[in-house]
Amino acid sequence: MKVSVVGAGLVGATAAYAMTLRDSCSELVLTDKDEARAAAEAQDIAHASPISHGARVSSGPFAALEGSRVVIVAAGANQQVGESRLDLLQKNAAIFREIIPQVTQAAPDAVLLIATNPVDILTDLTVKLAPQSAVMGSGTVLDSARFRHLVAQRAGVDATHVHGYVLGEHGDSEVIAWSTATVAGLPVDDFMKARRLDWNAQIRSEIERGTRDAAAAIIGGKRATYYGIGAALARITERVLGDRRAVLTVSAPTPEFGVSLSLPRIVAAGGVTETVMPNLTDNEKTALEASAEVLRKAAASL
Ligand SMILES: NC(=O)C1=CN([C@@H]2O[C@H](COP(=O)(O)OP(=O)(O)OC[C@H]3O[C@@H](n4cnc5c(N)ncnc54)[C@H](O)[C@@H]3O)[C@@H](O)[C@H]2O)C=CC1
Ligand SMILES: CC(=O)C(=O)O
Repeated sequence: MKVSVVGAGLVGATAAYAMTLRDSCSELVLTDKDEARAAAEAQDIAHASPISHGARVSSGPFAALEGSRVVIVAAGANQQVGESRLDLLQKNAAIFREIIPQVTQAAPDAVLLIATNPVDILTDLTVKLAPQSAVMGSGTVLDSARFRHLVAQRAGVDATHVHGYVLGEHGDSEVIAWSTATVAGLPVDDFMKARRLDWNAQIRSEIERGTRDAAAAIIGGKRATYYGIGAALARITERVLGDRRAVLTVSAPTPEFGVSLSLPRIVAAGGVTETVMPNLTDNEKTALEASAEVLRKAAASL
């Protein structure tokens, strides 16, 4: 149950820390072009292992990835204030062209889990660079969690009892699919009405904005996001390691849209096995197609 993380920056190290606390795997390797940073993060995280019954943690070069069941890729530039995820495309694509061949040489059987932004386009690029590998991006797993959190606050229930998906791009064109959202098994509107809670178009818009603009708001306050994505990466990885057939909105190549984007996918030992297309409203279908178009245009610029 070995997992490796390429890019031991804020996202990579936080994912490794989350996996250590959650006892997600038995061995964890961090690699980074900044070897000193990877070594220091591995040492720091290793000190949590005896307390949390977590993995053996170490750092090393790409060769140390050998035998990994999952390799998380979180290497590359993050957004500065005012930048979009798509603004990172050219520089992070150059990094991927350098690192993905080294990952697949060292760990040819690993499932590759991409976190670096823009995650959908880099998932597509990784599929091209590693045609033999199972590849998925963290996609909108994080956005769906943000959405559930905001609905749960309004509903006054634990967020684990709120379900609902954010689809399409992990980015500004993402689609908040209200038609998939339930609280305690009831459509959100019905739940709010039955409980006589404040609920109207303005509150729904605030939730949409809060979901879509969460990254920008956090980056404005502390320069980067990493706890939410760290937990999301740990969870996706566990679902692969445990062959759990979990339904998660990871990003994967989607022939009908001609690009990688997020839809509910069944995630098991071999990566994505199936896509579960929700019954969307006409407006949601139009928004999803528009989101795919944004991604197709960006992919074409590579
Ligand atoms: N998918 C998602 O939901 C999220 C994605 N991200 C993305 O994750 C990526 C990483 O963000 P942070 O960890 O905050 O950045 P960071 O700057 O803290 O870490 C990036 C790391 O990548 C390493 N790196 C760069 N080039 C490399 C190479 N050629 N080989 C090995 N390592 C290399 C750097 O040395 C650095 O340690 C960014 O693209 C960011 O936008 C961030 C949050 C959420
Ligand atoms: C940075 C980023 O992609 C996020 O927090 O959603």
